[in-house]
Amino acid sequence: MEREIINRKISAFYFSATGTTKKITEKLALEISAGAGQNSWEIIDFTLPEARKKQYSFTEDDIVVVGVPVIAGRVPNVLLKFLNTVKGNKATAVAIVMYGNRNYDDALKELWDILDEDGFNVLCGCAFIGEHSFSDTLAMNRPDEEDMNTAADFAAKIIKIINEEPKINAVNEYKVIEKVYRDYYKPKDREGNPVDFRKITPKTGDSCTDCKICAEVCPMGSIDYDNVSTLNGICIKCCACIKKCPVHAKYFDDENFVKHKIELEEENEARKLPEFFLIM
Ligand SMILES: Cc1cc2nc3c(=O)[nH]c(=O)nc-3n(C[C@H](O)[C@H](O)[C@H](O)COP(=O)(O)O)c2cc1C
Repeated sequence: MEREIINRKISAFYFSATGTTKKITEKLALEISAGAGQNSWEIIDFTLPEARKKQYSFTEDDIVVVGVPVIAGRVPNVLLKFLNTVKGNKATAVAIVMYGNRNYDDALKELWDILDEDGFNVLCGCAFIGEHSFSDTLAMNRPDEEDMNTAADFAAKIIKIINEEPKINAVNEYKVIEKVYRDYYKPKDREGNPVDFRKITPKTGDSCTDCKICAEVCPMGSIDYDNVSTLNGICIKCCACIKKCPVHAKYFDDENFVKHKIELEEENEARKLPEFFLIM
């Protein structure tokens, strides 16, 4: 019992442009540490570019709750290089993907495999639902109270597995690794042809007060600090600048983007529920 949960360091390790992944990842870390009788846990937020310049290395004594949002049904591809530099060193990982009530497709499988390759012992995987980045009505205000309660239930399950069945850490031995994922999900235009959103950039309206919040929250560091209406780098459509602008000055007006947002809202109204996976 030398690696009982009570002696282990717990971290929430996440990317979260609009804050939904942050909520669930932190909740799980908090509940796991509370359940283990600890009153401290660590936050490692790698949303901003500066945080992704560091190298993160864990140990066998760590329990790391790793959260990423789903982008086009996959782990955000802009994070792949960074995620591959993380050293798991047999730390226990809880893999969390956060999606906007459409589908997480192969994102959880992909995150599980990445963590596995990093040298983590992936204990379980969870898929949660957060308000869709593109919308303020799709999965509005999620994760909500019900989701937070589910996260607490999942944390209790995780504690039980770690405390009572330590051998479950060997779960990877039984996993068939097949690193084949469906292609990135592609929205369609009016004619049904796939559209590429990569070149679309947010506009800045007249209400902009030049408060710089958008430049400070852009996870790609792409919004020019001196002229916030211009971009110096790529836009991943995470919508942090849109959702965090206090005067709603940022917006997308691309016809296909707006059409896709409306379709997503119309086609995914039914509430999806969080899921928990022990072996994939
Ligand atoms: C470019 C982009 C693509 C997305 N693709 C999907 C998707 O394929 N399926 C889905 O359900 N949600 C998708 N979402 C929604 C996010 O996964 C969801 O809103 C998540 O809660 C955002 O996490 P965050 O608040 O931590 O940024 C996408 C969001 C963005 C920005």
